[in-house]
Amino acid sequence: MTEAQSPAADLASLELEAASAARAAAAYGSDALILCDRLVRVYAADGVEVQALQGLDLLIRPGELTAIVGASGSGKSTLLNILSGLDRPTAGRARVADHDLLTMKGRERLRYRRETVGFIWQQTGRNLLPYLDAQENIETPLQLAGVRRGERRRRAQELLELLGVAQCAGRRPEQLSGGEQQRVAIGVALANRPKVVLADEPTGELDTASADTVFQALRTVNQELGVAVLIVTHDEQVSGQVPRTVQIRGGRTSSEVLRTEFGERSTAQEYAVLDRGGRIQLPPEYVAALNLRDRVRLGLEPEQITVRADEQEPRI
Ligand SMILES: Nc1ncnc2c1ncn2[C@@H]1O[C@H](COP(=O)(O)OP(=O)(O)OP(=O)(O)O)[C@@H](O)[C@H]1O
Repeated sequence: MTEAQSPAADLASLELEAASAARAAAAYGSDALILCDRLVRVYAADGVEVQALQGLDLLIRPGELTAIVGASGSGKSTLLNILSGLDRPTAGRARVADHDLLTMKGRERLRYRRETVGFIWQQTGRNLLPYLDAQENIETPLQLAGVRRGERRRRAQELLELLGVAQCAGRRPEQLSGGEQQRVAIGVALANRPKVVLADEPTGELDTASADTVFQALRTVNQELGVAVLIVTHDEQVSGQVPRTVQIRGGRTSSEVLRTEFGERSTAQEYAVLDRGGRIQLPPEYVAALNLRDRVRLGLEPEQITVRADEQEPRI
């Protein structure tokens, strides 16, 4: 028989637990550049609710190059729109470089979008102003940030050079190929030295060769400028060449692939993501292979946890 604790002792132990939970929450991702903690985004359209993000956890360190993959409708663009400051989460925590994306308002949001993040859309026509040439397009965000003319010019030329499109400086978007437009768009995104560049299917409208030059440009930017790059992509050529690929399923991060080397000596290891509530998502093919449903039996063994079908459950 256990001895009943006094109410005061109960309260003290509850307070200790609460304090330790608060410390753990504060410590989670404290060294990350991007933190998403149980992020939720619910859209309400015509009285119907769509839960686009359902408690998504994600940490990105400064200078990481990461691909985000997932089926259509899994929540990738929703996540990127939130991280870019265009959209607001419904609940949870989202922080990028000390900016709280839930509470951030007016001026801070504008400064955040101008200086902390750079964004590249899939549609080449959406990234550049059609009546300005490549150089002027890159100078525009610098001008908005109040940078002087000489410095604007120097910065734009330096970026055009780095991205391999110096010869395009005086051409307007319609005089550039799709791949060149996207590389100039990377220049626009980088103009104000952001900490992170977000790219939503940046190679989606391009042929394989142009897609490769755009991806290589993003890689150069990541390596030479140390800026974190997050690319949403369906392109396996891209996701197969980054150190980290995060898979989103049903509005949550479900698995990750980490690669240590590239090319012929490439090694890749796939991991399931264990969220902060101890949940993992089983891959649908595993669930189908064992015909798992409703309830499963878990077993703890010295070095592994097993998941078995519930044999007592009558199957129809
Ligand atoms: N503005 C909106 N209003 C209502 N529902 C929306 C809105 N935007 C997205 N959704 C819904 O939210 C879910 C996630 O959409 P999201 O665009 O983030 O997916 P995705 O993974 O980027 O898909 P895709 O690969 O097709 O671009 C989908 O069910 C989508 O229909």
